[in-house]
Amino acid sequence: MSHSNPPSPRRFAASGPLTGRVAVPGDKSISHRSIMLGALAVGETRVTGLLEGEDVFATAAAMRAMGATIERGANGVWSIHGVGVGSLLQPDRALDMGNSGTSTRLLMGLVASHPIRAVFTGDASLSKRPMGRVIEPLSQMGASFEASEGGRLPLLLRGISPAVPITYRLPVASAQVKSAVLLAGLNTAGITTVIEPVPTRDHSERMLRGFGANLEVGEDKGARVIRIHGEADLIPQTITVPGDPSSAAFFAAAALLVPGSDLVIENVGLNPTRAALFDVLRQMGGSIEELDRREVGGEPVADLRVRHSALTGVEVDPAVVPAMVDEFPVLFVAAALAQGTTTTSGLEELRVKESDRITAMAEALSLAGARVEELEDGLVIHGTGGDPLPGTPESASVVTHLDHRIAMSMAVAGLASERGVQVDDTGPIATSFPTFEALLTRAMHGEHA
Ligand SMILES: O=C(O)C1=C[C@@H](OP(=O)(O)O)[C@@H](O)[C@H](O)C1
Ligand SMILES: C=C(OP(=O)(O)O)C(=O)O
Repeated sequence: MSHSNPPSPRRFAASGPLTGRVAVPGDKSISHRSIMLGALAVGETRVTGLLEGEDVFATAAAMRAMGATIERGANGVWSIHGVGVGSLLQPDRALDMGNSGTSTRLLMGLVASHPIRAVFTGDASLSKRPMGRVIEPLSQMGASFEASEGGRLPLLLRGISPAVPITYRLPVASAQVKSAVLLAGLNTAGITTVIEPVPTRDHSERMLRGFGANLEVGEDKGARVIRIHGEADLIPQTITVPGDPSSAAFFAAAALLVPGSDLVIENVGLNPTRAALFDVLRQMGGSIEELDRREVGGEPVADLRVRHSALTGVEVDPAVVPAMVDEFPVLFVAAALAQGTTTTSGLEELRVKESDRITAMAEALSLAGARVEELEDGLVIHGTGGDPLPGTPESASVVTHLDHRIAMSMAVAGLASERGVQVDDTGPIATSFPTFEALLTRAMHGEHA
């Protein structure tokens, strides 16, 4: 995994318009959940379009260690044979979660309501991230934890069966915390309820239902109320994973920023709990056209035709943050080339991702010559009005802090710069988008997917 490899530095530089067609890999959130739920369903689940990235492989390795059989067919279709809800096996070694917060938090939910113990470890980035947010509700359900200082990895989790069904109101807008509690509820007799004051991505709800779980979504005083009836069997599924909007985001931004670009990004998932970036970019004046809107695997999907556009700064409504939480780094890049000022707020959660994405992007963009002010909960960016950024100086590189989204965002900045942008390590890109650099080369040559 990237954390054990030597760094791979690279200079990303302008090289003409992005044209033709690219197809981004499968959605990371849906890929994790396909493996986890498939590993709990007795019988064969087949998954087409699975994201073959390091984060998803960490989930697959952990589910194998707990008894599932997970194989890639020669045709690229993944086959999963699950053990059944309640039948996860005791893993005989630590579960290495690599760089992946989603794997860690969702799997903690699964283990919590099984009578097994598991040690969770991760790379330097993941070991800094807060796990108290899942330890708290899972402890209420009866699981116990020995965590490193501040509720961090490495940690030992002792699951319990039967676990206690709880009603839990999310204190932070987090799909990972919501999903951890719902997954723990899957093997808990009775009804486990999650109250979500601010809606977050709803893939767990959609997919649990798709696998036959008894799950209801209601509303109470403006909050979403999700109730899962535990101890039900899951039914194996055939799943097609749509393309990841969080990966498409880099190509959309690049095509908007690089003069002459006219690029089609195929098969982009547009679940409304995920797709706010494209709305914000349109609000800024970006030409992003949806072609052939359709449904793939129960999710809305379209091909996006993106053309170079003059962008104008906006004040981003903090209400949209959960629906584009991973897309702010690349939005900051777009804002750095817009006309006027872009203001963002309500971004506290960005400080506890793979890196502190507010500070990391403020430093990276400043190094590339952008005008950025850092606030506690966001950035204020004064754009160039469409002129390229100067780029990073000869002797300095952007520090990615083991964060794939910082690396890819600053790669995009490099395409829209005079001198190019030197990125200290492209290795982390493989966690979510291993084909990023190859697709970029393809788009720069105007090839077709
Ligand atoms: O549930 C998921 O698949 C994810 C939820 C989000 O994290 P939070 O729940 O911490 O906001 C997001 O940042 C992450 O990339 C994937
Ligand atoms: C935050 C992210 O992922 P995770 O929490 O799974 O590490 C991300 O992919 O941007």
